[in-house]
Amino acid sequence: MFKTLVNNYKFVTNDLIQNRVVVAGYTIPAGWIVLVVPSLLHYDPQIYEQPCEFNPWRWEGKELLCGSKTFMAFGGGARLCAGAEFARLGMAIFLHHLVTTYDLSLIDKSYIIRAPLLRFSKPIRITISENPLSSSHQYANLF
Ligand code: HEM
Repeated sequence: MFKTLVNNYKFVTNDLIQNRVVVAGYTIPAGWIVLVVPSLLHYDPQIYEQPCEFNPWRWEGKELLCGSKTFMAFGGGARLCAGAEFARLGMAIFLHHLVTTYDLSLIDKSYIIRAPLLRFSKPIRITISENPLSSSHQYANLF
């Protein structure tokens, strides 16, 4: 074990002298910024089946705990988001009211571009109308 560490140390030292470091076969030149892009992980079809499809049930029964290597929306490790549970609750309440109170429809199509962050080919425009069957709409009519 000690020998391995010493060998690795020498290996890294030699690479640093040459202004680079090699990690898992990837050469990272000195001065480069290394970023984690969690959205790429969440849109990896090897981890999530048809990742671009809206499918809230994909999360059912999954452990979305801190430190997971397949779910990093709230970061991980020592810098894990302190408001993760609060944010999840807020989003669940917001989304519930959004989709049960309103009808949303796309005005025109757009597709996802990964470069490497996610963005759309053109701005997303949607029409929002109140769903007449929603319970909040019925309550509104009482007053
Ligand atoms: C959808 C909503 C949110 C997302 C996606 C999110 C995401 C994240 C991520 C990825 C980090 C880690 C940053 C890093 O690695 O340096 C983080 C940290 C943090 N978040 Fe959030 N966050 C959200 C909402 C919130 C809310 C509502 C609060 C507070 C009420 C909050 C408080 C914090 C704090 C205090 C940290 C720093 C933790 C530390 O460094 O020890 N976040 N968040």
